[in-house]
Amino acid sequence: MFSRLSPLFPYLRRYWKSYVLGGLALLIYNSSKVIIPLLIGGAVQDIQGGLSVSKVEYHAARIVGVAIVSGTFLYLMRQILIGASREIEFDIRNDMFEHLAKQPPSFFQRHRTGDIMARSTNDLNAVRQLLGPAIMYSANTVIFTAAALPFMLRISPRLTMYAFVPLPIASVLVQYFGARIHKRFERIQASFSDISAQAEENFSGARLIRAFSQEEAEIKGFETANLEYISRSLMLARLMAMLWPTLEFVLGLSLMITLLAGGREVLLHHITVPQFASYNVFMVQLTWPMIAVGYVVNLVQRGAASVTRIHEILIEKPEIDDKDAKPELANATIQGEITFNHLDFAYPTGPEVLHDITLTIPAGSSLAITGPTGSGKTTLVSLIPRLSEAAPGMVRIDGRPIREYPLEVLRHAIGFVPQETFLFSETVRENVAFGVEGASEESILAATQAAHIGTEILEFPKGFDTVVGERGMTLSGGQKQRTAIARALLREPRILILDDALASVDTYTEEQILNALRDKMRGRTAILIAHRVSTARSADRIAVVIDGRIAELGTHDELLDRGGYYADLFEKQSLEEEIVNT
Ligand SMILES: Nc1ncnc2c1ncn2[C@@H]1O[C@H](COP(=O)(O)OP(=O)(O)OP(=O)(O)O)[C@@H](O)[C@H]1O
Repeated sequence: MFSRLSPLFPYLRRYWKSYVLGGLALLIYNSSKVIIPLLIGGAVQDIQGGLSVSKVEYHAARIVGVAIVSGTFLYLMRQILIGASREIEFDIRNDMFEHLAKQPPSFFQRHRTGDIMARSTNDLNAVRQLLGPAIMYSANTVIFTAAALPFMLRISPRLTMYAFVPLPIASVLVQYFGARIHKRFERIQASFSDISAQAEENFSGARLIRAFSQEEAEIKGFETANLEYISRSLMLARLMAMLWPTLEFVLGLSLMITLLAGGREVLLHHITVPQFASYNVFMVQLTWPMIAVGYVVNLVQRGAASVTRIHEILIEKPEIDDKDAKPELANATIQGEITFNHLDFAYPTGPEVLHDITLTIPAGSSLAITGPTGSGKTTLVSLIPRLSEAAPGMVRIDGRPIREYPLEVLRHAIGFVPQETFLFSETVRENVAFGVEGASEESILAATQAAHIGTEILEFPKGFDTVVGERGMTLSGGQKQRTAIARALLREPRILILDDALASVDTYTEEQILNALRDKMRGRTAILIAHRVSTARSADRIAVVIDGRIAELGTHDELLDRGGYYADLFEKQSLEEEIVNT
């Protein structure tokens, strides 16, 4: 168990002062609490000698006084210890987010978003309860029992022996239930991850589900997953429902023994009535700390299950990191020459996708990449910003293996427009200025004009302040693509990569954008993946990728002369254009 909790130790170390301070408050709280039964015993003794209002007032005032001290330190104890657990929760949440933000795209293909969300909410909460209430209640139980026991033994060792007989049974029960709670809780959390993921995918894919009229099927599917979650939760609830009464029964047994055996001790004059009164108050005070043992076991088992689930995410090393980066390149200026050197590439989950690709794209030149769908075009360009990782030395920039550049430097030099455009639920301005701190209004406007979207944005009801995405206006596919191009251009990248980024715009707009790009990208390297010859022909050279190999490479005219895939594509698309125009 201890080793399972070890990922929490660094956090506990960080907040040791709070735990020491909280522990001090806990000590004072329990020390004052332990005085109350003694005061009650004293009061009973005093009153036995004759009852008077002043005596009652005196003893009541003493008990209330101690209760106030005990209450104050109870407040401080909770405030400090629960506060520390909240601070650690804050730190773990930040660490998780930072860790997730550094993971490559492949990580998010392996883990469903809903699962990650469940781990960052439900599991984190279980861990917090382990670090706060569980530590607090268990320390309370230990300290109070340790403080009360000497007094109880002094009153009557025999009575204490009888009263404590049922307690080992409680501990065995707690052990027994604890192991089962742990297993069931793990299964519940896994099931919760499932339904979170299912809900998340349903909301994201809402349009598709409506279009395919799959609402009923999805609702049924969700109901099944939800049913599974509830039935697992009910199994845990049944266990818990058995744990509490069983514990209470054992404690009740102990109280009953105290009354019976204590009464007998009084009758036999082994203990006095005031001592008997004190003893009973001790036993009543012990009830909650003893019950808390069951509660704590439950929290610890849940927390341990959740620590493991969170740790699984935290130990995933980002596959793509800066371990081969050369410090002298921390401020390097990238010129933009890209070389693929006998590049082979396979995704971890599949066969080889790219085979023996050797190609140099000189700095300041443009290359169009075309070829059948699924031939490896996106894969090839995603190796440049290291979204996927090629073997060492197979991809170079300015003659140096890309791994030698710190990721920050490399990616800063690249403007990337992926095939699937993603806009944040923010204003258009924030979307365009993403990743460029302090971008001026003029530069934002210029980038949007170059991407041929500026005028359209100005016509939106709130212009650049229009919120897009989930919380605002829905942009058309072409508008989204052009906003994404503006975002890439604003970075003034040394290398611009457009992955089929003009597919959703008409040929007229395409021409306008290409003209603007030619201007903006003078002296910079540009790679355009395109299925349309009208896009490809604007580049200095064109590469045709078929089945993961470069099948053709040359200028537009050279490839036409060659009479291969590109010439064929040109012929077909020219024919289509003619038909459309007639
Ligand atoms: N993350 C991934 N994991 C495993 N295989 C992948 C992954 N991404 C792509 N592939 C596979 O790699 C091959 C090349 O895909 P890629 O997306 O590079 O093709 P493409 O030429 O860009 O296609 P398109 O023109 O349709 O965009 C395909 O067989 C695809 O199934």
